[in-house]
Amino acid sequence: MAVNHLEIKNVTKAYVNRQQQIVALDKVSFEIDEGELFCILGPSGCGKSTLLRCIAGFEQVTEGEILVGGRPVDKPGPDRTMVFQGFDQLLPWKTVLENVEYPLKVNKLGSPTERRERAAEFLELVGLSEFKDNYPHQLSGGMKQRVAIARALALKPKVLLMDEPFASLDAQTRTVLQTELIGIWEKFRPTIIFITHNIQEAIILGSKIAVMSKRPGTIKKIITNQLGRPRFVGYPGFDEMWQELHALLDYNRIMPSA
Ligand SMILES: Nc1ncnc2c1ncn2[C@@H]1O[C@H](COP(=O)(O)OP(=O)(O)OP(=O)(O)O)[C@@H](O)[C@H]1O
Repeated sequence: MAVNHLEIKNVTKAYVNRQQQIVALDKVSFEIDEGELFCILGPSGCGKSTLLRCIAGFEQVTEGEILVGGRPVDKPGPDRTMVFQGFDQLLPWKTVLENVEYPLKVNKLGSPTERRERAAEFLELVGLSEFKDNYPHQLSGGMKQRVAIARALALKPKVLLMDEPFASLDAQTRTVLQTELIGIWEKFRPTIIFITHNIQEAIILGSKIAVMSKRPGTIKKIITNQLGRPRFVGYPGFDEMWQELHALLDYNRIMPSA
């Protein structure tokens, strides 16, 4: 069994709110190979974030189980790190370098010198070495997301969980960060689960793309993306894949005005 292999087995997640039960995920089963860049597409409210939070261990599944490298997930751990959509995920009172260093310290990884060196190394990876002494409020949205990515990667997780991390960025910055993420993935081959609403983003990034149904979320189909890299809109086969994913998402029926 590969150490980064992820198994989602028959996972159901129901929330109970004021005696009303909301089934967010319904018997979801799939596997992700080590080193996959696995994108998940699905309509709003279908349970994508819930699935990611269950994998992160922030939520307990109602039924089924999640295994990372054969070990059941029952709580958060440094083997699964998360990058969120919002720009406010950094600690505002800590510098950029301290933000990347902080989870290493909390998880007691290495000596203070080793932690500082590792944080600096990952800041360099995302091109922010010269901003190491800045505070989050002095950074652009794209720079904040780069720090969040460096911070998540510095823990050298088995699985990097990314919940629409580029959704709040302008189109140009989003394209730049997509390219940087692919570069990091090609260099280190971490297992990444990347949630997006954006079909184009899923095709550009994903080595596999899973499409979820509307709530209660199930996996409708998993597509292996064999388009070459770098891939872009207009790349041979891009449009056909876009059409297939669009049809699977059934956006016309879910959101008539979209
Ligand atoms: N803590 C919670 N308590 C109760 N219901 C919740 C909770 N979190 C999510 N839900 C419900 O579970 C369902 C799935 O939510 P989730 O956030 O996972 O969807 P999503 O696919 O990530 O949505 P979006 O794409 O809009 O972010 C929704 O109906 C939501 O209202």
